Amino acid sequence: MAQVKICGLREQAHVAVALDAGARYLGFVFFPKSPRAVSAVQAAELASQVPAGIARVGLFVDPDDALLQTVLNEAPLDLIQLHGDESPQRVAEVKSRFGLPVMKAVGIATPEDMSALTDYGLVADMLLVDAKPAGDAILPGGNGLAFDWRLLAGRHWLKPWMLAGGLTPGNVAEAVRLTKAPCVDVSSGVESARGQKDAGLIRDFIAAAEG
Ligand SMILES: O=C(O)c1ccccc1NCC(=O)[C@H](O)[C@H](O)COP(=O)(O)O
Repeated sequence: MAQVKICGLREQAHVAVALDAGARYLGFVFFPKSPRAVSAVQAAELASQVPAGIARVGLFVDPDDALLQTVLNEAPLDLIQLHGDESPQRVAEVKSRFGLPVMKAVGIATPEDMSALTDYGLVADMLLVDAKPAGDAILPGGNGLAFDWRLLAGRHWLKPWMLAGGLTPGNVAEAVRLTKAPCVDVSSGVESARGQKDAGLIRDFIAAAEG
């Protein structure tokens, strides 16, 4: 049984469905190139119906301090997700400057990518282990792309972590079984079209992840 983060929410109805179905983390994307992007004001509205104990996650890609401050002034966030090329030093800086826990996304494609999990595990509060995007990808995440989950089998984790990348209602149970992930993150796998969340798929995914 794994906890669930639903990422890329843009509509109140889908926030309500995710909460009702048992999601523990809700992700809001602050990356203008994304079809899932929301403004700080939109995120504040979406976050307003989220009860205590459910983490509101702000997803940023190589944000500068001004963007982080602008969003945080408007929208109450519980966790900052850094999904770009932020260095370990930048992760530490964001943590101390904004006083919020930071989850760093690490892209995995081959065994050579695994060392980054150790490097970022030393500074981040949480890791999001995602598929490394193709070289020509417009988005650094949210591409519905999976990686070889066997790379994670038997790994000893020093920090809390989530599994992401190409998860769907149909494969999430197998992914959790292989990796022992305590938490799973999904965006494309609960969409009927790119950027369009689907209530039925959200419910199916959470039910499958919870086993
Ligand atoms: O979702 C986006 O549009 C996005 C844009 C920029 C950086 C990351 C983005 N999404 C990350 C995620 O939604 C998930 O954390 C993860 O990558 C899994 O996505 P998916 O494979 O689509 O389930």
